[in-house]
Amino acid sequence: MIASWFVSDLVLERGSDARAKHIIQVIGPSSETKGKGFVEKYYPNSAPKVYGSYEAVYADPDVDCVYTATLHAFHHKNMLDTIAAGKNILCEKPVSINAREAEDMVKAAREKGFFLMEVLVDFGLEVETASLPPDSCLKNLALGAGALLDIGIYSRTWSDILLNPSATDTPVISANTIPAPDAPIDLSDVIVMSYPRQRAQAILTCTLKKGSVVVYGPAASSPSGFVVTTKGPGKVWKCEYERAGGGFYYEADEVALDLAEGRKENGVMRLEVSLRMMRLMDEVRRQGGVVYPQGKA
Ligand SMILES: NC(=O)C1=CN([C@@H]2O[C@H](COP(=O)(O)OP(=O)(O)OC[C@H]3O[C@@H](n4cnc5c(N)ncnc54)[C@H](OP(=O)(O)O)[C@@H]3O)[C@@H](O)[C@H]2O)C=CC1
Ligand SMILES: O=C1OC[C@@H](O)[C@H](O)[C@H]1O
Repeated sequence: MIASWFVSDLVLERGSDARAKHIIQVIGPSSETKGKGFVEKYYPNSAPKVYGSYEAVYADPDVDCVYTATLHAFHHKNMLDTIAAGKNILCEKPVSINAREAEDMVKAAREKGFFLMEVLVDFGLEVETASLPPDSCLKNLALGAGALLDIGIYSRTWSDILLNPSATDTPVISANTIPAPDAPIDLSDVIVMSYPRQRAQAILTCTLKKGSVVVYGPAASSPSGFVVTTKGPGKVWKCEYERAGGGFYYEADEVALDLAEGRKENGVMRLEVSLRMMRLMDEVRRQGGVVYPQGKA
């Protein structure tokens, strides 16, 4: 799903404010038929090379950077294979299932000198788990299902970047998890992240069932408006504006500029941020009692 939105955004006609031009050299899902169908639907009138395996993408000398949008249960293997093959990576959130996997990936990228960045662009989705089949990636534990990894990562990451920009403080976390009635996953989490030194706290919620927005629009990365509300009657400010696309080009721009300037990490979405988030989410799940198969070894 998300890969199609990413590609649609990259091929948008953009104005003079575009900071980079992106070329989709190859498309490489798990089968060539799937790849051809994808190009026909989302990248028509173009002729990228289409492969029928991830390995073929990694091996292509024309590829500078691999965008990976497999389910997060597969990111660990996919990233390690990509790095071993000598490619840079832009990876969909969450970077992995847990901090141990994220540490492996960051270690491999750093040791081999490749760029790795996790991407967070949020599109809302309301899910009723009862209506999903047991093998759905939003319900199946082995596929990394659960509210925290699916949607909770956004508010967690944004508030940590905002309240702890130098990433020097480890927040004190207290969390509460409501399990889904029909699957061993977290349906809803409420998390308080306290930064005692900063005297700041973020109170965050995530749920597969319902959510609330303050910034609104087609995507958090390209909001069409926002409402600012402060305490007291009548203290509401509303602002609306227009912008093309879903904002995916911002992540691609970052990668292109970083690569062009020889950086191995992005300055905002640092690998340390991805690692911190995986560790924080491990702790939240430890408190909430959700254990993925990858965490049992
Ligand atoms: N940034 C954002 O806003 C969003 C990010 N995401 C993240 O992106 C990732 C992909 O999400 P989404 O696009 O919804 O996922 P999809 O369900 O569309 O699956 C993506 C790809 O993962 C592979 N895959 C799916 N199911 C299986 C399976 N059972 N076994 C092996 N491979 C499988 C397939 O790859 P192939 O085609 O090669 O066979 C599939 O095309 C997730 O990690 C998710 O958290 C998701 C939505 C929004
Ligand atoms: O990352 C995501 O963002 C929005 C949700 O709708 C989606 O399920 C999730 O994977």
